[in-house]
Amino acid sequence: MPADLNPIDKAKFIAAKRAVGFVQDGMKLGLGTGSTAAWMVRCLAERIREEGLRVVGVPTSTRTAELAVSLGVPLSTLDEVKWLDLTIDGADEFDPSLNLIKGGGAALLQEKIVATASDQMIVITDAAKEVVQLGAFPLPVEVIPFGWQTTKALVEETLVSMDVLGRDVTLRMTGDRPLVTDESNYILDLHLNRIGNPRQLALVLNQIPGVVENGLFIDICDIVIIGHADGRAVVRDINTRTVEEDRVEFAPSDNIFTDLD
Ligand SMILES: O=C[C@H](O)[C@H](O)[C@H](O)COP(=O)(O)O
Repeated sequence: MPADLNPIDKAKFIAAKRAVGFVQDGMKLGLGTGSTAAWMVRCLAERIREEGLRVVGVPTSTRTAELAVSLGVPLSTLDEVKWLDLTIDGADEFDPSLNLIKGGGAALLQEKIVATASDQMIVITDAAKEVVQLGAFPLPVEVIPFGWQTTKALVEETLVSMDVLGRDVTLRMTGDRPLVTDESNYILDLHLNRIGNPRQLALVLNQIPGVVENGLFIDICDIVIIGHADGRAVVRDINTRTVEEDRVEFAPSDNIFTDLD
């Protein structure tokens, strides 16, 4: 591992490396999006190069697709493979039940479809994303551009009626324009004072016309792997209710970091 990698990236890398250890020959994989998932794609590419591992990946964003292609990871579409063995993705927050907030990178819609169509979902993360209660991270909600201001008002009204609205609801921007997702939608970020019941909030939000999907992943994640900069990987499995810690020994090939140059 390069000495100059900062501690957060080292932790993400350790989690990603440990997660890729779960991948078996012949698997169909969901490939998540974000900086942590990018480490997973690099580690996966390394196993493909070095061990001849045969897998096919379904990417959850254009960004992930481009990275995977550049590193030689074979790709397919969800419509072609229909069902996946395993999805590995990052998250913005996770709670003790392994419920998640996702969408900080605006990829929540494809991520939720892909993770739901998988036998197993592993989330890779650093320790900073663990929370007792979800909601400090603004909750991303993907909405259709048509009438988005009306949708936003309805979302705010709903949050007030549930007594969970904190500061405000904001349209995610990139420069001076609304950010447009891979599915040509907008993202609203919900700044909440608390979430209370995440399952209920997820269901209620998706009932509002114009809302496509929200970033609450409830009962979707099976395993969270928390990476630490010193090489420890903590594997928390919600189904077996086990927590295991091991050390990731890693001797990276020279070219795992080429896309970072
Ligand atoms: O839309 C983006 C995703 O949900 C990401 O997986 C999430 O934001 C975590 O990203 P990162 O690993 O960069 O913190």
